[in-house]
Amino acid sequence: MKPDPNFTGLYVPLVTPFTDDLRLAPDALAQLADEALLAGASGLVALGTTAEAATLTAEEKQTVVQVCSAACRRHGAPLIVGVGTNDTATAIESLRELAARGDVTAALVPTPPYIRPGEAGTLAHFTALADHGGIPLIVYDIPYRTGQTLSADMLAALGRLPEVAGVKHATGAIDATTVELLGCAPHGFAVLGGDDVVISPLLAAGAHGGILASANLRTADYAELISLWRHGSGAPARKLGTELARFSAALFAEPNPTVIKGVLHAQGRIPSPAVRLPLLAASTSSVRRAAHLAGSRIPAAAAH
Ligand SMILES: O=C(O)C1=N[C@H](C(=O)O)C[C@H](O)C1
Repeated sequence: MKPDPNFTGLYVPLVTPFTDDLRLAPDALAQLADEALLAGASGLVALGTTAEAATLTAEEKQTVVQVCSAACRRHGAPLIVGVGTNDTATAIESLRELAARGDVTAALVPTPPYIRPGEAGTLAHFTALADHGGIPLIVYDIPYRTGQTLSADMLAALGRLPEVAGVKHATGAIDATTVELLGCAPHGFAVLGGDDVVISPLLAAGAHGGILASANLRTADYAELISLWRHGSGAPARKLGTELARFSAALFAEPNPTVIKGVLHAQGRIPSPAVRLPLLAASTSSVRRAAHLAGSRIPAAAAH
């Protein structure tokens, strides 16, 4: 039998800070990692969607994992690393490399994007990763990015695989599948919310925590929201949840993580709001609006 879910609380999928000329800014990343863990995050996620992982070179990915791992070690926190590929053999190779490092707690793995292998193919994919990857897995269920939906029965089947420690639930809805998933989650299987705007109702329904890009900002508030729901404090949780839903909506007004990077830059926490193509930097108006809700004042010159 699996232990109780190891993954509860807030996991922050960190942005990857760049310089204006789009070079990696590892010092800024180290600072963000420390700040997130000091502000109450349970752990970090490196190389998530929010990290623009698809645009990073192999060497840059190594540096990002190294920096996040060092921060997690300093704070005694778990590190989750994103592994996104639609080729099972390549995914196994990447997982084995992560496992060999010895400092990564789990891998966050989406259902194979673009291929749409069907549920049976998806189960076969994760069975192979569980058998040969050598590291705990968190299934990333995000059909609007991958094209593959998963039923509650399939999620339960995935959850019964010995290496599968949880799911990041980001289906864009809290629906019958969600209710079934939360009601029948296999023992030791964590359900972590990944749709920032609806994290509060998902926690109310019993989710164990969240992997939330929005928590690159107002980290302590998102950690508090999770803690309030997990301790049954419904009234203050609902109030904070409503406020944070408005904030997350402002952060997701343009493709993630463009607005988040704009606000972090406006706050002086990263050297540039720059993102790599095909993303384009967020508009001034979106950054201003989100920065206002983040509680930061932006000098006119900083938002562009
Ligand atoms: O990188 C992540 O992890 C997340 N990415 C999602 C997305 O960009 O779709 C949003 C979620 O908050 C976490």
